[in-house]
Amino acid sequence: MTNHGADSEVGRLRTVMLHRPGNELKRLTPRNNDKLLFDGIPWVSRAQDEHDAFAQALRDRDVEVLYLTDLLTETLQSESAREHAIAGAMGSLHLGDTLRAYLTRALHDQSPEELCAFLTAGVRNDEVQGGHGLVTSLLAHDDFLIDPLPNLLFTRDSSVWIRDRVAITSLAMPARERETQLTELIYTGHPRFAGTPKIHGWQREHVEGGDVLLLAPGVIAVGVGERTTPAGAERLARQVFGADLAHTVLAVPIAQERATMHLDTVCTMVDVDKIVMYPNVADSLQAYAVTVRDRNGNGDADLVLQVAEAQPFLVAAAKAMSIDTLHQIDTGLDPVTAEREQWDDGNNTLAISPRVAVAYERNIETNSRLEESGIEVVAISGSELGSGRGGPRCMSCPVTREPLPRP
Ligand SMILES: NC(=[NH2+])NCCC[C@H](N)C(=O)O
Repeated sequence: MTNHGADSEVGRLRTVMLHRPGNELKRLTPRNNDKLLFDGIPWVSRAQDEHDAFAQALRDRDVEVLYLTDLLTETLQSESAREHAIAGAMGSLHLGDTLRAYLTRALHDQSPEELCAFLTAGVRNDEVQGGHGLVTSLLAHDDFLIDPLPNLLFTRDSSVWIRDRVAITSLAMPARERETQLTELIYTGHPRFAGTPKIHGWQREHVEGGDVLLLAPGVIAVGVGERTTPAGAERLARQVFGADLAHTVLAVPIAQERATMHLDTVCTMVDVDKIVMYPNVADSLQAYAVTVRDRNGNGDADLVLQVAEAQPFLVAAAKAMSIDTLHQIDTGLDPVTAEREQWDDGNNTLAISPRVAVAYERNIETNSRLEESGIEVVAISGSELGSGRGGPRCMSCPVTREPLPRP
């Protein structure tokens, strides 16, 4: 078994899981893009070129790139994985028994590659040949029988490695719910991940990976807002404490709105003690430090949690990380530029190692401040990729990072 896992946001990145945008993006129309959580209609081939350049920039720095669809196709070689996958996709209450039975049979006849394509790009009513009863006749021709998953691009959200465990997350928006059935299949069935212990799960309280920041070994910040719920943050805390994956969880309230859907839209780590942060929230961001007061028994539910009073985020974080200061990279931007660059994911960087971070090239001001602070910026273009509102961090799930040297 390969050693996978991560205990920080900045330890040398060795392996990352990406999703190359595919036919699921071709499903977006001006009528469904809001529901599918895109702000525009991307030019798909250009988005693929941009994504290929992103992957290449990582490979050029000796990062192994795994593609979600390759892992899924390999997983679907197994009959039991295929059954699970098909049953998951057939769970929708849109279908009715006649159509469900027909689709189940039809999907069983597909090769792993084809099945992977249907699971990711979905199936539209007019793609089903012949009349299959009342439901297909009454649904509109462009209704989806299996919804497409355009947000698979954002692999950060659908699973998170914490130390040697992988958390299958529970996504809050209906358009993304099914993504975690796929990540669960991969981590359960793919030989590469055999034996990996899992935590959380898509049936549990909402937690999205974009809200989970591994600030330092043992210290995890969890954004609580539009996506991760307070109960989700508590559940995750219990599990990481129960498995000894962390000693402190910082619950960080963020505004419940699209611009700040995840904690990683306002801040990301770029060094062991440096964070790039949206200046318009820097002064107001607060954190509740959660630790274990008592272990009454063996189960996660037996833990008695200690919740400290809210403190400024940077203060609470530095304390939990046992460092003097968590330096906020002073982006020093005027509020309007800051707001524009935050919207375009300027604060959403992916660290390859301490002080080396991938960022969208368009955020000129934020990037120049990063460079002035000694961070090497690996700039990628994201004019099309960005239409889903996600940057380099959202588009990557670190599978293996080298552990940071312990102080
Ligand atoms: N970690 C992140 N910030 N992910 C961005 C996800 C964007 C995606 N369109 C959504 O709304 O869910």
